[in-house]
Amino acid sequence: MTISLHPEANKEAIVVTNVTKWFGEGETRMTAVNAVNFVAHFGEMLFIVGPSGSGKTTLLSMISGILKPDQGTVTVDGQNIWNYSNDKLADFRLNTIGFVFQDYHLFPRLTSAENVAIPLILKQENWDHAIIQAKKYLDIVGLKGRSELLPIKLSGGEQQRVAIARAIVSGPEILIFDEPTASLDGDTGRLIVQFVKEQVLNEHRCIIIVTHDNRINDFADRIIHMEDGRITGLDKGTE
Ligand SMILES: Nc1ncnc2c1ncn2[C@@H]1O[C@H](COP(=O)(O)OP(=O)(O)OP(=O)(O)O)[C@@H](O)[C@H]1O
Repeated sequence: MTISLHPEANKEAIVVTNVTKWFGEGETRMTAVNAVNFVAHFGEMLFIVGPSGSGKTTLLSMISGILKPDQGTVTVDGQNIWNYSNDKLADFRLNTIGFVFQDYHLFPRLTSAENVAIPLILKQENWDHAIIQAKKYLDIVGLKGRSELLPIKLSGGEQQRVAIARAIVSGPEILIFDEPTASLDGDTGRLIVQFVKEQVLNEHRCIIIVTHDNRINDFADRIIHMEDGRITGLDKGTE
């Protein structure tokens, strides 16, 4: 029997070339990210690890269209995103990237369903349809029956799941997680990352996770090590 690969499998999702970012001027200038190069593929879960201050969040911000590099290029799905107009860049952040923040960034006065519906509302979808879709994604992340609750009524793991549902509801090709397990206990953290791997890699998205949490390293396909703004090593994941 011939097994055919998904057409997107192993295609280059993100190509980072010589990317550099400085902060400050003159004598106080420091290089947060220093001539970084790597490629991430569709169907891959790539971890970026390294000590505090090594440049991981700065690098994520440049990949996600939030912070412009001082040098180098970021190509996503074949397009140099830093050549985009401001409008196109805003469109890229809304449609192509799903970003999950360490502290979830949920809106405290909105219910779970309303939080998840936000990307769809921003894409001009009808409110009722957006809420129906949001509830579907809350079911997928295991939060059936929690859709009417405010974030304060949810545990940390549940809030993280709401943030994940919000990141995937509009079908972005690239998912970026900044320390997704930092506020979770070990078992919940592993369950969340396992869930993301199963649900999302099935659809051949590309996932980049920045983490200090070596309890989840076995989920990585590859692990990039950073130190002082540079890539210092690349491991194959162990799973
Ligand atoms: N807006 C900024 N202005 C000045 N310096 C900054 C700014 N953002 C980051 N830095 C500096 O750049 C370096 C890299 O920071 P960054 O947050 O990218 O590291 P990190 O590896 O993500 O750290 P952590 O694991 O603690 O989040 C640090 O020395 C930091 O102080």
